[in-house]
Amino acid sequence: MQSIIDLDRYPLDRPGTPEWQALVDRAKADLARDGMFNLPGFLAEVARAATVAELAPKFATEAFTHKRRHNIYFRKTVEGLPADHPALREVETVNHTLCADQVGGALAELYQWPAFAAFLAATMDKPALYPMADPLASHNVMSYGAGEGLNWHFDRSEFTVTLLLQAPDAGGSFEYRSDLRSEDDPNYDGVARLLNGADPELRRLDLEAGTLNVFRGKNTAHRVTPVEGGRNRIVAVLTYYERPGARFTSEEQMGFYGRVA
Ligand SMILES: O=C(O)CCC(=O)C(=O)O
Ligand SMILES: [Fe+2]
Repeated sequence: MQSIIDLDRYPLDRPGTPEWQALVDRAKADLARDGMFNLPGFLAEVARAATVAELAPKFATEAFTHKRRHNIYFRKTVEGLPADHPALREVETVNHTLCADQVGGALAELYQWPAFAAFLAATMDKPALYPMADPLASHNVMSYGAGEGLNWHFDRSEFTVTLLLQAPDAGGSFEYRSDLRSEDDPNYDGVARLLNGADPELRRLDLEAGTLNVFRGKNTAHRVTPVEGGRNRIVAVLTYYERPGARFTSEEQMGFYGRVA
């Protein structure tokens, strides 16, 4: 793992040691304050560059172009909401996605490394986290070219873990609105306000390549703004759940990846 992660700076291989605990405590404090934490330089530079190079031909030939109009829920209908409710306003997403069964290499190794899941679980005060059993959704790599972005949505999982593999020249910012809804309150009016561009609590983050970002995506609305310039924004998304065996439905697989597996 030393060749994949900067273990000197981020001692994930030494659980329970004071330096490991200090890192967990810092991540927890950031999560409590900001709904996210960032570990810059997490991915070793050699592994980062090699991963981008390995994936380039796959993006050129076998990636799924995820292009669709959708609402923030990625669902056709929402029970109790009329089809013309402003919370269901549609937005457009375009990016290029490689699924778990196409990725391999350092990212697959990191995804399956038990010490990584154990570290993440500790930062979230959970007894354990497990990789998904979904051959497509468990980890993805997405590439966004000029004019492309991932529009407003809530995630399926409580937390989302991303690793930025390549930063764009400009644009491609991560914008988010923390705690826009809760388990008890869908806050449709607040969702409508955000979609109308009128939410003052919107925040923006521009990450450096190699940064690990963990955020509460289930109730935090977020998007990636359109990339500008010639260099693609490339990001790995690693998804864990509190129970083993998690899978997307066939309909979700079709919508996000254009195939079922
Ligand atoms: O590309 C990113 O930084 C965010 C990705 C994301 O929100 C997702 O995959 O659900
Ligand atoms: Fe997301």
